[in-house]
Parts: sequence; C-alpha cells; structure tokens
Amino acid sequence: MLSVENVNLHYGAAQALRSVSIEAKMGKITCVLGRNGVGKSSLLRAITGQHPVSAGAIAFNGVILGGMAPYRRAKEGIGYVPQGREIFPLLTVKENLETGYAPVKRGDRSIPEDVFNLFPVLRTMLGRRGGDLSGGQQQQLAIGRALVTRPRILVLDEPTEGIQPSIIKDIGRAIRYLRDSTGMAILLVEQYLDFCRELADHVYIMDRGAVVHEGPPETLDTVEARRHLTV
Ligand SMILES: Nc1ncnc2c1ncn2[C@@H]1O[C@H](COP(=O)(O)OP(=O)(O)OP(=O)(O)O)[C@@H](O)[C@H]1O
Repeated sequence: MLSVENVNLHYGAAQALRSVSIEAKMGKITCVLGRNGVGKSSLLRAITGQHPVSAGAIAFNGVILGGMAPYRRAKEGIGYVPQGREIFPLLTVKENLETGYAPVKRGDRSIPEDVFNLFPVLRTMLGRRGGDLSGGQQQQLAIGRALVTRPRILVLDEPTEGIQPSIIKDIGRAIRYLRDSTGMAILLVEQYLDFCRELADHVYIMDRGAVVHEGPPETLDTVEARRHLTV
C-alpha cells in the first residue's frame, strides 16, 4: 500500500498541498479527482520524488520514500505516467519502451508481453518515431514504458487528457486488467468524472491543495462532492 500522510508541498512561498493524506491499496484503483490547479500533479510529484515535500510522510509497502531520488523510487516499484506523456519524439517506439529498463535488474530487461497484448498498436509501430504517434498512441506508449519498469504501483497523471473516446476505453480496460491480473496498486489523478466513476474502487476529491472528500465512487453524486468538481 502507498500511504501519504499529512503532506505539505510548496513552490517558493506558494503552498500547493495542505496536509494531504491518501492511501492507495494493492489490487485497487484509487482516483484523485479535482479541477485544474488544485494540486493533483503536485501530489504525484511528491510521490515520485520530483519535488520535495515540506512536511509529512510517504511510504510504499512499509518503505519510507522521503528524500529518496526518483530513480530509487522507480526501483521500489513506483511506475509513473506523467501528464503530457513525455515521450521522446526522436526515439523509436521500441527505444522509448527501452528507456524503462533503467531501474530494472539486467535479467529482467525485456518488454513484458502484456504491453503488446494491451496495446497491439505499439507492436506494429515499434520502428516509428515517438513523435509521429497520435496523442492516444503516445499515452499508450507512456503506460507501456511505465510497465517495462515492472511497477508494483502505477501512478497516472490525467491519462484521458486530450484523448479520443475509443482510446480512453482501451486505457480504462488496460487499467482494470492490470489491477485484476497483477494485483498492483493503481493511483490516477483525473478531471474526467465519468472515467473515475467507472474505474475507481476508492475516490478522493481535492480542492485548493487539500483533500475535501473521500469515499467509494457512488459517493460522487452527493451535492457536497459535486460542489468541488463544478467550475
Ligand atoms: N513549478 C511550479 N512553480 C510554481 N507554482 C506551481 C508550479 N507547479 C504548479 N504550481 C502551482 O501549484 C498549484 C497546483 O498545481 P498542480 O499542477 O499540482 O495542479 P493540478 O491539479 O495538477 O492541475 P492541472 O490539472 O492543471 O495539472 C497551482 O496553483 C499551480 O499554479
């Protein structure tokens, strides 16, 4: 289980996270919902080690992550799919996938068959440059690259952003398959309410840097929850 406890995060004098506490359990999909700018990406930066926290504790399956560099966190099993995908445009699809080898022991450096079973388009495009792929294909590639790192938790930053509905469905199916077949934890942050409602086992809502609601997805229909999600 990933546990985030009372985390604060600052950019200079501006506070982006205010005593945020969440849990993401193994074998479950946890979704953090919120409008633009409420601190969702900052929460993932704190978890992946891309930005230091100013207070609080983060642990994954009992290992305290505080102060650990991002690549060490990847070795601990934290797989990250960043917002905007961050595909290397001039590397081929195969080379992009192979960048996921960095935190993996030599003997495990292969592309898991699941990557191609979940996203067959990647197999047909192995020799193409990452920059030539559509946005949806790049999102699939970014998830594939994270799977190459053999994660025990997959952390996704707005995987549906700017993506056509048919590929959103494929991504939802892939996330469900990964939860059910591998027992990994999945933590995703989203603005797309329906995607979360369909997928999540547990939902948090953030507003202005803080968690303001928590519960199973059915609770998203309450007036209180909706108040924090409508602009
Ligand atoms: N590098 C930075 N320097 C200064 N302020 C930042 C930085 N990154 C984010 N912020 C601010 O921190 C707050 C939270 O931003 P964050 O990106 O975490 O929100 P978000 O919920 O992920 O939004 P989005 O959906 O737009 O990505 C915002 O007010 C944002 O302007």
